[in-house]
Amino acid sequence: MDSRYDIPRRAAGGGGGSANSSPAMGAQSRRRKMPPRPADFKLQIIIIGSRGVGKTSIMERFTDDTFCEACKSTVGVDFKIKTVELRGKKIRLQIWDTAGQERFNSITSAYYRGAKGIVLVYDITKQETFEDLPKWMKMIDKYASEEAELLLVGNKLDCEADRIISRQQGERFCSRISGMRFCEASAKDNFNVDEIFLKLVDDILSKMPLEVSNMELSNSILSLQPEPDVPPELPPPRMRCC
Ligand SMILES: Nc1nc2c(ncn2[C@@H]2O[C@H](COP(=O)(O)OP(=O)(O)OP(=O)(O)O)[C@@H](O)[C@H]2O)c(=O)[nH]1
Repeated sequence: MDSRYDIPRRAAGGGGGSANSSPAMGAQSRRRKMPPRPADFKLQIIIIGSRGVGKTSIMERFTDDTFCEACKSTVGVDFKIKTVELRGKKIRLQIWDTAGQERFNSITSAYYRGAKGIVLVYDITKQETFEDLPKWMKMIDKYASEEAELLLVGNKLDCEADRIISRQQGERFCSRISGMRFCEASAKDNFNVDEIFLKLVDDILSKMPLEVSNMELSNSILSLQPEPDVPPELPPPRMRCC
């Protein structure tokens, strides 16, 4: 884990003594009963890209730290919630994972509008997923807010031996789109996955009229927290097919 991330740990029990007899432990158990601080912001992020590029895998790596070798294709849309802390602000991310198959475009396009951040993914080992990028850009132009932050991700970096799309090709495509960022990642190896979301959120925050907007990311502490089971605001059924 990158040193910029500060994962809150349970307080160490050390020093012996019973929980009842220690004033310090008493304070800790009182703290545990306090309700969690509500989020300062709620942001929606959507993940798009062609079939099989690893959209679901990127989302699940980020939200649950899991990876599925034989995932089923997403039907329509799916979502996960995760709360992150960035620059002292608590941000509740609603992450929408969309189906890559074209036949679902009429469903998935409805989710572009509310997204403050868009992650467009291709597979570095599959030429066609890179060639599809202009098609996805047209979807963004048509359905997304002009204010949405864009991030292009070349996924499956662990498959370097099978690479077809060079990093330079990805960077070149990205440089033609105003404001779009680029990175390569591996959901399988958990490489650059947290960075995708945190950098996107940071870019979104930096455009908000907040006191946080003037702070430097490099000087901030980023922390990730597992999200408790809170029902999301827009709950579509999770549907998967073979
Ligand atoms: N080697 C490798 N395989 C990956 C990676 N990410 C995803 N995969 C695999 O690629 C396949 C497709 O992954 P998904 O996450 O389902 O892809 P998707 O983009 O959500 O696919 P659709 O739902 O069909 O649009 C699965 O077999 C994953 O295990 C990665 O970083 N490296």
